[in-house]
Amino acid sequence: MAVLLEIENLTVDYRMPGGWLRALEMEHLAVDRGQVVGLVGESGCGKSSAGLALLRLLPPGLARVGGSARFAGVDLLSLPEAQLRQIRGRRIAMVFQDPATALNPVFTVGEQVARVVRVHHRVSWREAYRRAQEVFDLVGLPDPEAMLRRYPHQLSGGQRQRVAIAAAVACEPELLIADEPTTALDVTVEAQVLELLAGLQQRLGMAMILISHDLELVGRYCQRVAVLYAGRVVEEGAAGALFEEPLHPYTRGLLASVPERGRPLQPIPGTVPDLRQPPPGCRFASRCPLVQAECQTRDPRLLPVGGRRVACPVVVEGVRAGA
Ligand SMILES: Nc1ncnc2c1ncn2[C@@H]1O[C@H](COP(=O)(O)OP(=O)(O)OP(=O)(O)O)[C@@H](O)[C@H]1O
Repeated sequence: MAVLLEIENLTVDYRMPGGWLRALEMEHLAVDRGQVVGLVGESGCGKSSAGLALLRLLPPGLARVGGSARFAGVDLLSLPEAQLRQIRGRRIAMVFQDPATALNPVFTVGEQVARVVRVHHRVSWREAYRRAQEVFDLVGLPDPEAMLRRYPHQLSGGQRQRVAIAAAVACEPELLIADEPTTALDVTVEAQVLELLAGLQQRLGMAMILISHDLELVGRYCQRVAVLYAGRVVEEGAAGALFEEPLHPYTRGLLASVPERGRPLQPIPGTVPDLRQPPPGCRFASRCPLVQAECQTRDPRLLPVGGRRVACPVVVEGVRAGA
């Protein structure tokens, strides 16, 4: 399948008193056309930073982004702002965690979606409203025509997220970045919104990066998964194989900590290292059941093994020796 997005050495640093904090260091990640890729990890591991960096939505004075992210052949990170604006919202769109903050309270939702359409297409307001109504219907909002005239506060949380999704898909993007799209919603609405996203993804043939801390959810909707730990990808590969036989000790720990029926939760002992002072070797070393002396000093790179990439030489050597 054709590669749509290829990230290489993506770094995100935030300005802190006395220096910069490196929140993300993503060696490599590729997304094929029409593919759903999950970015998964605990809170603070850099998932949102990755999504925001791709669309250059981080404030320039407070955040610094490095590396490259080639989208359909052009590097999003070095593209002039005017050209990036042609891509952002039209060819790549993003859905955020909290629909309440994504929508402007003083405009009707119809106007907000119509405005998105008009930014990218030379159409009349009438035509843009017609498109807004069409996408409201597509995202399953009741009475789309009347919905156009509503304000965000007149909608439920789930309806607001549907409006945000409508705005994101109005221009039929090739890539949708969904950053914890259901975290702010109740569980019953969560399932509906995810089904909606999955349905739209298939119907529109768009690729999707689904950012989530919820492994179960990522396993259900994604074809590939990248597991992040303390700002780095520790394992990346096809979702089925990765969930069936996780290789990196962190992925194993994460999966073991997901409670199954009748099995108690097994938390991973220890805590994530402080990114202001990351340890010199592997960032998972202090919590790792397989730790060896070299792990404390050797910074692990992602190594290919069995169709996957894993940032743990101990595991990789073991798998290769057993193969
Ligand atoms: N504006 C900022 N200034 C300084 N540090 C920041 C800033 N934004 C994020 N960070 C730090 O960068 C790291 C990664 O944050 P990020 O929000 O990308 O993680 P996340 O995995 O998306 O977390 P969550 O699931 O809680 O949103 C965290 O350690 C966070 O404290």
